Amino acid sequence: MDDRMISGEQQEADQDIELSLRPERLNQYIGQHQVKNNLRIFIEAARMRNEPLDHALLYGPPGLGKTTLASIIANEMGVQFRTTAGPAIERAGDLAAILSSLEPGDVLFIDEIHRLPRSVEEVLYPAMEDFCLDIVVGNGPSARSVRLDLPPFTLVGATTRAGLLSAPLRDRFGVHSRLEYYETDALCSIVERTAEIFHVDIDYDAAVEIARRSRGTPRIANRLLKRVRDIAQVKREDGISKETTQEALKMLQVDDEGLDFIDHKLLKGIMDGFQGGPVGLDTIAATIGEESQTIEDVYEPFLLQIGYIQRTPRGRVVTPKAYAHFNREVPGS
Ligand SMILES: Nc1ncnc2c1ncn2[C@@H]1O[C@H](COP(=O)(O)OP(=O)(O)OP(=O)(O)O)[C@@H](O)[C@H]1O
Ligand SMILES: [Mg+2]
Repeated sequence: MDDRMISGEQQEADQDIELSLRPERLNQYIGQHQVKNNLRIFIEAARMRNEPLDHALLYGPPGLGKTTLASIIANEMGVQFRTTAGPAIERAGDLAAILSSLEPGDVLFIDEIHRLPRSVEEVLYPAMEDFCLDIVVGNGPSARSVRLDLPPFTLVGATTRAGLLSAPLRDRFGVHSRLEYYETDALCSIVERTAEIFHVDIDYDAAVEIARRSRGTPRIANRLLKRVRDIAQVKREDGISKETTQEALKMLQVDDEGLDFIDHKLLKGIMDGFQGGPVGLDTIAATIGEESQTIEDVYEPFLLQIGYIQRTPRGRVVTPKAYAHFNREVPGS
Protein backbone atom coordinates (compact mmCIF):
# COMPACT_ATOMS: atom_id res chain seq x y z
CA MET A 1 0.00 0.00 0.00
CA ASP A 2 1.16 3.56 -0.60
CA ASP A 3 2.24 5.76 2.28
CA ARG A 4 -1.07 7.33 2.90
CA MET A 5 -0.88 10.22 5.33
CA ILE A 6 -3.93 9.20 7.24
CA SER A 7 -3.64 5.46 7.20
CA GLY A 8 -3.70 4.10 10.74
CA GLU A 9 -1.16 1.50 9.75
CA GLN A 10 2.41 1.90 10.85
CA GLN A 11 4.80 3.23 8.25
CA GLU A 12 8.57 3.11 8.26
CA ALA A 13 8.94 6.76 9.25
CA ASP A 14 6.80 6.17 12.34
CA GLN A 15 8.93 3.50 13.91
CA ASP A 16 11.68 5.38 15.77
CA ILE A 17 9.53 8.27 16.72
CA GLU A 18 6.79 6.03 18.10
CA LEU A 19 9.17 4.46 20.58
CA SER A 20 9.94 7.85 22.08
CA LEU A 21 6.26 8.78 22.20
CA ARG A 22 5.02 5.63 23.83
CA PRO A 23 3.55 6.21 27.28
CA GLU A 24 5.05 3.82 29.82
CA ARG A 25 2.45 3.69 32.56
CA LEU A 26 -1.28 3.25 32.62
CA ASN A 27 -1.86 6.74 33.97
CA GLN A 28 -0.01 8.25 30.98
CA TYR A 29 -2.15 6.30 28.55
CA ILE A 30 -4.79 8.76 27.43
CA GLY A 31 -8.44 7.81 26.80
CA GLN A 32 -9.86 4.25 26.56
CA HIS A 33 -11.25 4.61 30.08
CA GLN A 34 -13.18 1.39 30.21
CA VAL A 35 -10.28 -0.72 29.02
CA LYS A 36 -7.91 1.07 31.39
CA ASN A 37 -10.18 0.76 34.41
CA ASN A 38 -10.67 -2.95 33.88
CA LEU A 39 -6.99 -3.58 33.38
CA ARG A 40 -6.08 -1.54 36.43
CA ILE A 41 -8.25 -3.80 38.60
CA PHE A 42 -7.05 -7.05 37.03
CA ILE A 43 -3.42 -5.97 37.36
CA GLU A 44 -3.85 -4.97 40.97
CA ALA A 45 -5.60 -8.23 41.83
CA ALA A 46 -2.95 -10.33 40.10
CA ARG A 47 -0.22 -8.46 41.92
CA MET A 48 -1.93 -8.99 45.25
CA ARG A 49 -2.13 -12.71 44.59
CA ASN A 50 1.44 -12.67 43.34
CA GLU A 51 0.34 -14.35 40.13
CA PRO A 52 0.81 -13.39 36.51
CA LEU A 53 -2.04 -11.48 34.90
CA ASP A 54 -4.58 -13.55 32.95
CA HIS A 55 -3.88 -13.81 29.23
CA ALA A 56 -5.21 -10.70 27.49
CA LEU A 57 -6.45 -10.14 23.97
CA LEU A 58 -6.34 -6.56 22.65
CA TYR A 59 -8.21 -5.83 19.47
CA GLY A 60 -9.16 -2.84 17.36
CA PRO A 61 -8.12 -0.93 14.23
CA PRO A 62 -4.44 -0.10 13.53
CA GLY A 63 -2.75 2.70 15.44
CA LEU A 64 -5.08 2.83 18.45
CA GLY A 65 -2.42 1.78 20.94
CA LYS A 66 -2.46 -2.02 21.26
CA THR A 67 1.32 -2.46 21.29
CA THR A 68 1.63 0.48 23.65
CA LEU A 69 -0.90 -0.99 26.05
CA ALA A 70 0.80 -4.39 25.98
CA SER A 71 4.11 -2.89 27.04
CA ILE A 72 2.34 -0.87 29.74
CA ILE A 73 0.90 -4.10 31.13
CA ALA A 74 4.42 -5.49 31.50
CA ASN A 75 5.61 -2.28 33.16
CA GLU A 76 2.71 -2.22 35.58
CA MET A 77 3.25 -5.87 36.47
CA GLY A 78 6.96 -5.15 36.87
CA VAL A 79 8.02 -7.92 34.50
CA GLN A 80 9.92 -8.31 31.24
CA PHE A 81 8.21 -7.52 27.95
CA ARG A 82 9.01 -10.01 25.20
CA THR A 83 7.61 -9.37 21.77
CA THR A 84 7.03 -11.30 18.57
CA ALA A 85 4.42 -11.45 15.82
CA GLY A 86 2.18 -14.08 14.27
CA PRO A 87 3.83 -14.11 10.84
CA ALA A 88 7.32 -14.36 12.42
CA ILE A 89 6.55 -17.72 14.03
CA GLU A 90 6.54 -20.23 11.22
CA ARG A 91 6.96 -23.53 13.01
CA ALA A 92 5.84 -25.03 16.30
CA GLY A 93 9.50 -25.29 17.30
CA ASP A 94 9.95 -21.51 16.97
CA LEU A 95 7.22 -20.91 19.48
CA ALA A 96 8.48 -23.66 21.80
CA ALA A 97 11.88 -21.95 21.83
CA ILE A 98 10.35 -18.60 22.75
CA LEU A 99 8.12 -20.08 25.44
CA SER A 100 10.86 -22.05 27.10
CA SER A 101 13.06 -18.96 27.33
CA LEU A 102 10.48 -17.00 29.34
CA GLU A 103 11.04 -16.12 32.95
CA PRO A 104 8.31 -16.42 35.57
CA GLY A 105 5.68 -13.72 35.16
CA ASP A 106 6.96 -12.39 31.81
CA VAL A 107 4.59 -10.80 29.35
CA LEU A 108 4.85 -12.40 25.92
CA PHE A 109 3.32 -10.12 23.31
CA ILE A 110 2.21 -11.68 20.02
CA ASP A 111 1.22 -9.02 17.52
CA GLU A 112 -1.07 -9.96 14.61
CA ILE A 113 -1.95 -13.11 16.49
CA HIS A 114 -4.62 -13.98 13.89
CA ARG A 115 -1.76 -14.76 11.52
CA LEU A 116 -0.27 -17.59 13.57
CA PRO A 117 -0.15 -20.83 11.59
CA ARG A 118 -2.60 -23.42 12.90
CA SER A 119 0.12 -25.91 13.85
CA VAL A 120 1.76 -23.24 15.99
CA GLU A 121 -1.53 -22.29 17.55
CA GLU A 122 -1.94 -25.81 18.85
CA VAL A 123 1.28 -25.50 20.82
CA LEU A 124 -0.19 -22.44 22.48
CA TYR A 125 -3.26 -24.16 23.90
CA PRO A 126 -1.56 -26.24 26.63
CA ALA A 127 0.98 -23.47 27.16
CA MET A 128 -1.76 -20.98 27.92
CA GLU A 129 -3.92 -23.35 29.91
CA ASP A 130 -1.51 -25.41 31.96
CA PHE A 131 1.84 -23.69 31.38
CA CYS A 132 3.35 -26.71 29.68
CA LEU A 133 4.63 -27.82 26.31
CA ASP A 134 3.85 -31.16 24.72
CA ILE A 135 6.66 -32.09 22.42
CA VAL A 136 7.22 -35.20 20.39
CA VAL A 137 10.71 -36.71 20.58
CA GLY A 138 12.07 -39.37 18.30
CA ASN A 139 10.18 -40.61 15.28
CA GLY A 140 8.55 -43.70 13.91
CA PRO A 141 7.48 -46.37 16.42
CA SER A 142 9.80 -45.02 19.13
CA ALA A 143 8.30 -41.54 19.02
CA ARG A 144 6.78 -40.39 22.27
CA SER A 145 5.32 -37.25 23.67
CA VAL A 146 7.08 -35.46 26.51
CA ARG A 147 5.54 -32.80 28.67
CA LEU A 148 7.74 -29.84 29.66
CA ASP A 149 6.77 -27.38 32.35
CA LEU A 150 6.88 -23.70 31.54
CA PRO A 151 7.12 -20.79 33.94
CA PRO A 152 3.78 -19.08 34.44
CA PHE A 153 3.52 -16.16 32.01
CA THR A 154 1.00 -13.76 30.52
CA LEU A 155 0.26 -13.92 26.84
CA VAL A 156 -0.92 -10.63 25.38
CA GLY A 157 -2.26 -11.03 21.87
CA ALA A 158 -3.07 -8.14 19.55
CA THR A 159 -5.16 -8.23 16.42
CA THR A 160 -6.99 -5.83 14.16
CA ARG A 161 -9.47 -8.60 13.43
CA ALA A 162 -10.74 -10.57 16.41
CA GLY A 163 -13.18 -12.28 14.06
CA LEU A 164 -10.34 -14.12 12.36
CA LEU A 165 -9.17 -15.77 15.56
CA SER A 166 -10.17 -19.39 16.01
CA ALA A 167 -12.68 -19.96 18.79
CA PRO A 168 -10.39 -22.22 20.89
CA LEU A 169 -7.66 -19.57 20.86
CA ARG A 170 -10.05 -16.73 21.62
CA ASP A 171 -11.56 -18.64 24.54
CA ARG A 172 -8.21 -19.09 26.21
CA PHE A 173 -7.86 -15.37 26.83
CA GLY A 174 -9.31 -14.35 30.19
CA VAL A 175 -9.29 -10.65 29.38
CA HIS A 176 -10.75 -9.30 26.13
CA SER A 177 -10.19 -5.58 25.56
CA ARG A 178 -11.59 -3.85 22.57
CA LEU A 179 -9.97 -0.49 21.79
CA GLU A 180 -12.29 2.16 20.39
CA TYR A 181 -11.59 5.13 18.15
CA TYR A 182 -10.60 8.07 20.37
CA GLU A 183 -12.75 11.10 21.14
CA THR A 184 -11.45 14.47 19.98
CA ASP A 185 -10.68 15.50 23.60
CA ALA A 186 -8.44 12.53 24.18
CA LEU A 187 -6.68 13.00 20.84
CA CYS A 188 -6.16 16.64 21.65
CA SER A 189 -4.39 15.67 24.88
CA ILE A 190 -2.28 13.19 22.92
CA VAL A 191 -1.29 15.93 20.44
CA GLU A 192 -0.39 18.28 23.30
CA ARG A 193 1.63 15.59 25.01
CA THR A 194 3.52 14.79 21.81
CA ALA A 195 4.18 18.50 21.14
CA GLU A 196 5.70 18.74 24.60
CA ILE A 197 7.99 15.81 23.87
CA PHE A 198 8.97 17.52 20.58
CA HIS A 199 9.61 20.79 22.50
CA VAL A 200 7.27 22.76 20.29
CA ASP A 201 4.49 25.12 21.35
CA ILE A 202 1.07 24.47 19.92
CA ASP A 203 -2.05 26.61 20.35
CA TYR A 204 -5.00 24.79 21.84
CA ASP A 205 -7.08 25.55 18.71
CA ALA A 206 -4.42 24.02 16.54
CA ALA A 207 -4.27 20.87 18.66
CA VAL A 208 -8.06 20.54 18.42
CA GLU A 209 -7.86 20.95 14.66
CA ILE A 210 -5.35 18.13 14.34
CA ALA A 211 -7.31 15.96 16.78
CA ARG A 212 -10.54 16.48 14.87
CA ARG A 213 -9.01 15.35 11.61
CA SER A 214 -7.09 12.31 12.87
CA ARG A 215 -9.82 9.71 12.42
CA GLY A 216 -9.91 8.88 16.08
CA THR A 217 -6.38 7.45 15.81
CA PRO A 218 -3.36 8.48 17.93
CA ARG A 219 -0.87 7.31 15.32
CA ILE A 220 -2.45 9.59 12.71
CA ALA A 221 -2.62 12.51 15.18
CA ASN A 222 1.09 12.19 15.90
CA ARG A 223 1.93 11.89 12.21
CA LEU A 224 -0.12 14.95 11.25
CA LEU A 225 1.48 16.92 14.08
CA LYS A 226 4.93 16.10 12.72
CA ARG A 227 4.05 17.37 9.25
CA VAL A 228 2.37 20.48 10.60
CA ARG A 229 5.42 21.16 12.73
CA ASP A 230 7.64 20.99 9.62
CA ILE A 231 5.52 23.55 7.87
CA ALA A 232 5.44 25.88 10.88
CA GLN A 233 9.20 25.60 11.06
CA VAL A 234 9.75 26.44 7.41
CA LYS A 235 7.49 29.43 7.90
CA ARG A 236 9.75 30.40 10.82
CA GLU A 237 6.91 30.49 13.29
CA ASP A 238 7.62 30.14 17.00
CA GLY A 239 4.73 27.84 17.70
CA ILE A 240 1.99 26.07 15.81
CA SER A 241 -1.09 28.18 15.11
CA LYS A 242 -4.50 27.13 13.90
CA GLU A 243 -3.99 28.95 10.57
CA THR A 244 -0.78 27.10 9.84
CA THR A 245 -2.41 23.85 10.83
CA GLN A 246 -5.29 24.40 8.45
CA GLU A 247 -2.95 25.38 5.67
CA ALA A 248 -0.76 22.34 6.30
CA LEU A 249 -3.69 19.94 6.34
CA LYS A 250 -4.90 21.39 3.09
CA MET A 251 -1.51 20.78 1.54
CA LEU A 252 -1.66 17.24 2.85
CA GLN A 253 -5.08 16.82 1.25
CA VAL A 254 -6.76 15.97 4.51
CA ASP A 255 -10.26 17.40 4.55
CA ASP A 256 -12.38 18.79 7.40
CA GLU A 257 -13.42 15.36 8.61
CA GLY A 258 -9.99 13.80 8.22
CA LEU A 259 -10.81 12.12 4.92
CA ASP A 260 -8.21 11.96 2.17
CA PHE A 261 -8.23 11.30 -1.57
CA ILE A 262 -8.70 7.56 -1.15
CA ASP A 263 -11.82 8.06 0.99
CA HIS A 264 -13.05 10.54 -1.60
CA LYS A 265 -12.37 8.08 -4.39
CA LEU A 266 -14.21 5.37 -2.50
CA LEU A 267 -17.27 7.44 -1.61
CA LYS A 268 -17.51 9.18 -4.97
CA GLY A 269 -17.00 5.84 -6.69
CA ILE A 270 -20.16 4.53 -5.04
CA MET A 271 -22.10 7.77 -5.54
CA ASP A 272 -21.14 8.24 -9.19
CA GLY A 273 -21.00 4.65 -10.35
CA PHE A 274 -23.78 3.03 -8.35
CA GLN A 275 -26.11 5.84 -7.34
CA GLY A 276 -24.97 5.50 -3.76
CA GLY A 277 -25.33 1.70 -3.62
CA PRO A 278 -25.96 -0.92 -2.44
CA VAL A 279 -22.90 -2.32 -4.15
CA GLY A 280 -20.72 -5.31 -3.29
CA LEU A 281 -17.27 -4.86 -1.79
CA ASP A 282 -15.50 -6.63 -4.66
CA THR A 283 -17.22 -4.45 -7.22
CA ILE A 284 -16.15 -1.31 -5.37
CA ALA A 285 -12.63 -2.67 -5.10
CA ALA A 286 -12.44 -3.31 -8.84
CA THR A 287 -13.88 0.10 -9.66
CA ILE A 288 -11.42 2.11 -7.61
CA GLY A 289 -8.45 -0.21 -8.05
CA GLU A 290 -7.86 -1.17 -4.42
CA GLU A 291 -7.94 -4.58 -2.78
CA SER A 292 -11.16 -5.61 -1.06
CA GLN A 293 -9.23 -6.67 2.02
CA THR A 294 -7.56 -3.28 2.34
CA ILE A 295 -10.86 -1.49 1.92
CA GLU A 296 -12.44 -3.66 4.57
CA ASP A 297 -9.60 -3.45 7.11
CA VAL A 298 -8.21 0.02 6.60
CA TYR A 299 -10.50 2.46 4.81
CA GLU A 300 -13.96 1.32 5.66
CA PRO A 301 -13.99 1.00 9.50
CA PHE A 302 -13.70 4.74 10.02
CA LEU A 303 -16.27 5.56 7.33
CA LEU A 304 -18.65 3.14 9.04
CA GLN A 305 -17.87 4.67 12.40
CA ILE A 306 -18.70 8.22 11.30
CA GLY A 307 -21.80 6.98 9.51
CA TYR A 308 -20.76 7.76 5.92
CA ILE A 309 -21.19 4.18 4.81
CA GLN A 310 -23.54 1.45 5.89
CA ARG A 311 -23.20 -2.26 5.43
CA THR A 312 -26.34 -4.00 4.26
CA PRO A 313 -26.93 -7.59 3.18
CA ARG A 314 -26.90 -6.37 -0.43
CA GLY A 315 -23.69 -4.39 -0.14
CA ARG A 316 -22.35 -0.99 0.88
CA VAL A 317 -24.52 2.10 0.85
CA VAL A 318 -23.38 5.72 1.02
CA THR A 319 -25.51 7.61 3.55
CA PRO A 320 -27.19 11.03 3.24
CA LYS A 321 -24.61 12.30 5.73
CA ALA A 322 -21.84 11.57 3.23
CA TYR A 323 -23.81 13.23 0.43
CA ALA A 324 -24.09 16.30 2.66
CA HIS A 325 -20.33 16.27 3.22
CA PHE A 326 -19.80 16.61 -0.53
CA ASN A 327 -22.65 19.13 -0.86
CA ARG A 328 -24.57 16.76 -3.06
CA GLU A 329 -28.22 15.85 -3.29
CA VAL A 330 -29.19 12.29 -2.39
CA PRO A 331 -30.41 10.69 -5.65
CA GLY A 332 -34.18 10.45 -5.93
CA SER A 333 -34.83 12.80 -3.00
N1 LIG B 1 -3.69 6.12 24.71
C1 LIG B 1 -2.60 6.69 24.18
N2 LIG B 1 -2.03 7.75 24.74
C2 LIG B 1 -0.94 8.33 24.19
N3 LIG B 1 -0.35 7.90 23.05
C3 LIG B 1 -0.87 6.83 22.44
C4 LIG B 1 -2.02 6.17 22.98
N4 LIG B 1 -2.32 5.14 22.17
C5 LIG B 1 -1.42 5.15 21.18
N5 LIG B 1 -0.54 6.17 21.33
C6 LIG B 1 0.55 6.49 20.41
O1 LIG B 1 0.15 6.11 19.10
C7 LIG B 1 1.18 5.41 18.43
C8 LIG B 1 0.65 4.11 17.88
O2 LIG B 1 0.32 3.23 18.94
P1 LIG B 1 0.58 1.64 18.84
O3 LIG B 1 1.82 1.35 18.06
O4 LIG B 1 0.53 1.12 20.23
O5 LIG B 1 -0.69 1.19 18.03
P2 LIG B 1 -1.17 -0.29 17.64
O6 LIG B 1 -2.61 -0.38 18.01
O7 LIG B 1 -0.24 -1.28 18.21
O8 LIG B 1 -1.07 -0.28 16.08
P3 LIG B 1 -0.92 -1.56 15.07
O9 LIG B 1 -2.27 -2.16 14.93
O10 LIG B 1 -0.44 -0.93 13.79
O11 LIG B 1 0.11 -2.47 15.67
C9 LIG B 1 2.32 5.26 19.42
O12 LIG B 1 3.34 6.18 19.08
C10 LIG B 1 1.75 5.63 20.76
O13 LIG B 1 2.67 6.41 21.48
MG1 LIG C 1 1.11 -2.55 17.19
